[in-house]
Amino acid sequence: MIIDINNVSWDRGDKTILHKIDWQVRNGEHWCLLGLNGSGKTTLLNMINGYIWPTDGKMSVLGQTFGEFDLRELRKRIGWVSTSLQQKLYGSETALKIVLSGKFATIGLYDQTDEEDLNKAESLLRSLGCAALITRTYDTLSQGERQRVLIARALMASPKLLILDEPCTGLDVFAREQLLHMITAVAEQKEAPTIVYVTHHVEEILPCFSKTLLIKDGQVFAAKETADVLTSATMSEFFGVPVQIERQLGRNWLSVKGDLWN
Ligand SMILES: Nc1ncnc2c1ncn2[C@@H]1O[C@H](COP(=O)(O)OP(=O)(O)OP(=O)(O)O)[C@@H](O)[C@H]1O
Repeated sequence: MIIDINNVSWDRGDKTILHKIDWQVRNGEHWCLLGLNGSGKTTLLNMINGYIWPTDGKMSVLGQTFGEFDLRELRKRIGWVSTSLQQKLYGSETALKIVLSGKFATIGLYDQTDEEDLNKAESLLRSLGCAALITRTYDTLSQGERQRVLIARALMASPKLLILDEPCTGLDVFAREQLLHMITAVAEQKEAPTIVYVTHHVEEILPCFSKTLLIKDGQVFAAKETADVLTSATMSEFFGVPVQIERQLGRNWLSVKGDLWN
């Protein structure tokens, strides 16, 4: 089991941010985690990475039960791509160095690397369409290029779990489609990590994400096959407004029905 969350809650003061969450992610599955702003997605990810602990309930990640292991070791086995990581990296470092630092899960490269590391980093950059960026400094890269470099960095440590937290934020439609194409390629690799893809947008749910967790007001609204979740009826109930889901080219597109503000 990659993620095993049983009846987990997280309270802050008198507010319950996560309420009795149950979620099981098995090896080889790829999940999409979908919820509106403030629904609890980041809180749940912070818990999976061991930055916060459940107030109640039990959970294990990569077979390690919380409270019984070294969190720093666990974090090395989880690749996490997020906007907050992007802001922490040093702009003057080359794309290659940023990818190499992924082996040690450090911001900046301080450890010795060998030829094998170099070959792996270059090959990851190539496979993510970044061959021309190897010597470019991070601050000169576009948002789409940065996200691809960060995915290469996350893959450098051969993680068992890859968390992509809203990777398409700030991308134009073509950069978004290019990134989604690369993510599909990562998911289809032999020995691919289990992917958890976090988003607000239904259209980003790729066919490779066969399972979807809907989170609303800190609670699991649904956790099942994507095809069963992405229906007009379920999504209208989830969002609390009438929406229509249309399937096109294996993806789902959402439109709001009627004028909500009149
Ligand atoms: N440390 C905290 N103390 C108090 N409230 C918190 C804390 N962390 C999160 N919250 C609240 O918990 C709720 C869920 O926040 P969270 O950041 O997990 O949502 P999210 O789904 O990631 O939202 P977004 O899509 O906007 O990033 C929000 O109402 C937020 O204000």
